[in-house]
Parts: sequence; structure tokens; C-alpha cells
Amino acid sequence: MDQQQGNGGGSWGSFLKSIASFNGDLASLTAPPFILSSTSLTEFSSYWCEHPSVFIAPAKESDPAKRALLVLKWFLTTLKQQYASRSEQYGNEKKPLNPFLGELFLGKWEDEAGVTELTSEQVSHHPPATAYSITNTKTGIHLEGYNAQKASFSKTINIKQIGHAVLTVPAEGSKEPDTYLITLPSLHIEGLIFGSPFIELDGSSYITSSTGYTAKVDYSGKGWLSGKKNSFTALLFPTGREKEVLFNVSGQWTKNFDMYSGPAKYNGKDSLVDSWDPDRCPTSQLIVAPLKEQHPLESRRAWSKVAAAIAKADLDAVGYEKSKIENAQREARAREKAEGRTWERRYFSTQDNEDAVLVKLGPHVGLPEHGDADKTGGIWRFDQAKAEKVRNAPPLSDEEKTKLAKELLGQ
Ligand SMILES: CC(C)CCC[C@@H](C)[C@H]1CC[C@H]2[C@@H]3[C@@H](O)C=C4C[C@@H](O)CC[C@]4(C)[C@H]3CC[C@]12C
Repeated sequence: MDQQQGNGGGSWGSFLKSIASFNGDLASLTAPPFILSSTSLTEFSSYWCEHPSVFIAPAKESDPAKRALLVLKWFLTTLKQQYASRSEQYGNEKKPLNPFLGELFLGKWEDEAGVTELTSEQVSHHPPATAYSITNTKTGIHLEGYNAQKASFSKTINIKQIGHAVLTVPAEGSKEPDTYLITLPSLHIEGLIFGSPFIELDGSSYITSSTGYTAKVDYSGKGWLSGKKNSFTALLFPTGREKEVLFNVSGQWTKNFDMYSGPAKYNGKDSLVDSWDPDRCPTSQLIVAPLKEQHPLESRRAWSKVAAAIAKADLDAVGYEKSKIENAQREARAREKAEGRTWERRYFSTQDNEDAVLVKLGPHVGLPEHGDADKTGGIWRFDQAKAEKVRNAPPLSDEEKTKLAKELLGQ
């Protein structure tokens, strides 16, 4: 059993000591009970779209540079959800559940943007990788991507995100949909020493488009002498011409930011084109099916007993319920090996040949053509044919659900 949950957990002091000898495997960290979260990483994919109307806004813009700016705006608005929503007051970031292979998180948003569907699947266990697809049915705007994390220890836990996202925008008035290749920021954990962990982003991330624009986002935090938490500056320029800044954006990704035309030295009332204030734009609620209607591999159903044990702080029960899933998963992998087959992903497939998006846009943002496939188990793409097959399949009977839960989760 991994040491993530259950088996005592220990104090914050012993946790800090275990971090100092950390081997880079996040699952091996023995976390004290009070930082265990009952949310699995497969759920985190929903953070990409908690403001569906901001997500679809680029589809209504006919000017490609302004469209690229709206894509940048949407990306920046997702950061608060992705990295701070579980720690609103700062300092209560928790350790999420490590998804099992094949785990699913499915949902939809229904609001003024129409219906937006989310599919998230754990596509690899060694190394762990989560893939996602988000589609707005009204505009056809579509996001897909996958994500793995590589952790290291130097003063604190540092996490490099491996993977990328691809946004497809069928814009009004354009013959071809735009493609945006999005890279992911690095992060580290602050406040560990005080027992109040929260996330800070660092380094840079990029968005580059098939229409010839690139955005670079630089992240910074509060230093000893100056700076504010969760700060960033972003520049949008024609790809390859970084000095010709068309728009610049600055602010705090957890709070407000302002978007200006031209380079930052001209920022003022006249060049202000748009602003974002998360307090004025409530998030849209994701709709998830009730547990008993869910597929047995859906995250909340599969982890429900572990979640209940975490809620009661019953660590023996956490350990017991978790090891049932882990043992069943180990046995499933052994069966597959003996039978010469591999686990069939439900919604995603790996790209065997060259990936057209990475070949065309990867060089602008430093992404290799193979997309770091060795660290994510492959280049994962949403497989429309598989999704169609799932849509057309009859729903599982209660008996079939029970059988699957027994076989794959030991429940
Ligand atoms: C609290 C700490 C001591 C335990 C370590 C927890 C660590 C494994 C968690 C903490 C934050 C998590 C990030 C999270 O902020 C957001 C994202 C974005 C999402 O799209 C993909 C997952 C990722 C990178 C989480 C990975 C797990 C992290 C680092």
C-alpha cells in the first residue's frame, strides 16, 4: 500500500522530515491526517472551465489577435480555480487522492453558455497521468489535454507539470478553427514550515496559436522585500516577434488583473481594454450524476468509502478501504499481463504517429514533438470514436456495476 493515506499518518514534524528525504514520488509522502483530501486528481480537470462563458468568448470574436487575447484571458481566469480554490484563505492545501488507472470524472455545466461537457480519465498509472476533454456543444469550442507531475525537493516541494492542453476554437467568420497549444506552469508549495501549505506558481507558461500569436505568462510571488503573492505579467505578441507587444496583462491570478493594448510602458486609462475580478464573476456549478447512477469507475462513487472515512478522520478505515482498491487494481494488472492485453482506456488513445499540433506549434513554446510521452505514458488525445461508442452503449445494469466494482475495486 502506498503511504499516502491511512497507516497512522504521523505529525506535521515527522511529515516535514519525510519531505526532506523525498524521492520525487508524491504518492510516497506520508501525510498527516489533517491534510488528506477526499478529492481525486481526476476532478481537477474541471478547473479549466468554471466560467463557461469566458471559455466560449473567443468563438464570438472575429479578429484573430483579439481572439488570442480572449484565450489568454480565459487561461488566466482558470488559475485561481486550479491552484488556489481548495485553499481560499491560504494555507489549507491538501493532498489529493491518487487516481487509479481508468478512473473517470464526468460532468457538465449548464448555464448561459449552453451545455459544456467534461470528461476526465486517468489514462496512466505508472507514470500517473490524467487526460481531459471539455466541449461546449453550442459553439463547438473544445479543450483537451493531459497532465502529469514531476516533484523534487529543494527548500520545499517543487512541482513541474508535464503535458499540455490544446484548445480548438471554431471562430465566427473563420474557415478553419484556430488551434492553441497551451503549456502549464511550474509550482511550489509555500507555508509548509508553518503547517499551512498553499501553492505559488513560478517560471513561465505559453499559449501559441495557429493564427500566429503567442502569449508568454511570467509568474512571481511575494519576495522578502517586495512583490505580491500570486502575481503575473503576460505579453501577447506575433509569434517570433516578442518585442512587438500587442497586449499586456498584469495582476494577481487569485485576485484582479487588467488587460492593456500595447507594451506595459504605455499602460493607462486609455489603453485599458478589459479587466477581471473573480469576486464579480461567480463560478458555474458542475453537474455530476448521483452516485448510484454513476459508472463504478467514476471517481466519487469509487472513492466514496475512502471519502467517508476521511470525513470521520478514521485512519484505519481510510487505510482499509484504500488498500481494497489498490489490491484489486494490482490483481487486474496481473490478469491483463497474464492474458497479454492492456487496460483499454474508455475515452482517450495515444497518438502513435507524429502529432500534428505538436509538430506545428510545439517549437514556438519549447515543447518536443513527442510531447514528453515517456513521462506521461504517451501523447493522449480524446478519441471521438471511443466516446461515440460509449454514448451508444446501453447503460450498465446494477448487476454489471456490482461485478465491475468487485473485479476492479475490490468493493
Ligand atoms: C499539501 C502538500 C504538503 C501535499 C502535496 C500535495 C500536492 C501533491 C498537490 C497540491 C496542489 C496540487 C496541484 C494543484 O494545485 C493543481 C493542479 C492543476 C491540475 O490541472 C493538475 C493537477 C495539479 C498540478 C495538482 C497536482 C497535485 C498537487 C501539486
